[in-house]
Amino acid sequence: MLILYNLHQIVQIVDDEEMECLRGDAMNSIKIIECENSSLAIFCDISGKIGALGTYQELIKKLENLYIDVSIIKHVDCKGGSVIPGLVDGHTHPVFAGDRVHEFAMKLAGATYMEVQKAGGGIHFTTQKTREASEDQLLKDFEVIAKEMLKSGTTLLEAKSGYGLDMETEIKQLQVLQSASKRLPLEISGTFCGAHAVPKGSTEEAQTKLIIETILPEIEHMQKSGELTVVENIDVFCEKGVFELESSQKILEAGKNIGLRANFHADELHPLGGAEMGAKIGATAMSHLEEISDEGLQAMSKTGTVAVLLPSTAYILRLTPPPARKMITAGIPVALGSDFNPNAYCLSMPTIMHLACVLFRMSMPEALVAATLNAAFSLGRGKTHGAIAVGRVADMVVLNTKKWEHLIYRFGCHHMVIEQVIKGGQIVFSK
Ligand SMILES: N=CN[C@@H](CCC(=O)O)C(=O)O
Ligand SMILES: [Zn+2]
Repeated sequence: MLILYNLHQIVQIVDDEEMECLRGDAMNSIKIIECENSSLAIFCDISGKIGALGTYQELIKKLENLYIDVSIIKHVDCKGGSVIPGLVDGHTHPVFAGDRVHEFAMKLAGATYMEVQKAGGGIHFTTQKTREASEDQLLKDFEVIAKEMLKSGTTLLEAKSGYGLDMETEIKQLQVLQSASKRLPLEISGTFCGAHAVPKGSTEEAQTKLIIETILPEIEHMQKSGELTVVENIDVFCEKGVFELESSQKILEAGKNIGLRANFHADELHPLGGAEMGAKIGATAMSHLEEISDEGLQAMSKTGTVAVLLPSTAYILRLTPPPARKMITAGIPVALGSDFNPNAYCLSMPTIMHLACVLFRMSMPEALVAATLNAAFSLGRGKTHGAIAVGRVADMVVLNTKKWEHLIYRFGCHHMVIEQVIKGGQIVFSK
């Protein structure tokens, strides 16, 4: 049990357990409680959920009425700061070996993402390194990243495989996520992304067949036996010259048939019609969408599929920004992800929110909703995570500023602002 006290602002986002995402204008009217004498407090109960919030005095009365001995509860003095929900990163590729710093130089010199990949670099380079690495080494490397993510305020993470492309290495990556989710306080929603690229020496058809007939059945078997409970989503890099619409749809549907949520890369580099196809098959979420068509926008707004936008990638690859404003106006739930991977080496969701504001013209409240409640919704957790409300999981980030907006405003300086990170009612980072 834990009590946060001396809070100036509690940024709840929403104040109930029912609202699972915010759309349109509602993304700008987030619920914030403020108190001039900074006497606000939050109680995290024994099950790691938000038990109560309000002024400290109100809280104490409530707890005494429940015969809870307040003196034995750990108190955290927030010194007049603010608190926001734990950040949710809706899209990452965090399990890999090696780096691609040399490719950054090539891209700065003018090479495009697909040119690097066609020359054997990009995902192929990382796949080779990841195949060669041991599971232990991958786990050690991922733990370093995961700890940095927690320090940056991320408490729930979508994390993909996709640098194995063969059965052995894909399962190895998923097992790393499985072990990490047991060892670390970072909550992980794992994604099988065996269709991240067509492996060297194979074809789109052969890789599609391998995924549907061999790897997915193995994942299903390991899920049923309890060995791979971390896998919740299926992903495909649905892109011209990689996995076209037909194979992408087949793979996503096969994943859905074993209970995975379709959550995939769509319309990043070409307007392929991925958004239309995803809406048609009932995808939960689609990422990137820089090249989405107006028809795709309409289709997504009808089905309520989440658009997971990735500002660091658009920035690094100098892509046309996705039409975030049109998406919000059309009522599409917009979420954010860091897309942390060897091409876009940024894991800080505060930085991602800043980029979303400047590059995609989102407001600060919209960016925060996208990096909390709406990202949680894209991972099937819209009713339990992503907001500070009684009954929800107590995932929170304590800031040392009266106004929460400092976390976005101070570009690249989130470490100056974040004091504590709380996951399930436990302090998992303290400055
Ligand atoms: N576009 C496909 N996949 C990743 C990049 C992965 C990589 O380049 O290693 C993305 O979302 O940006
Ligand atoms: Zn990605």
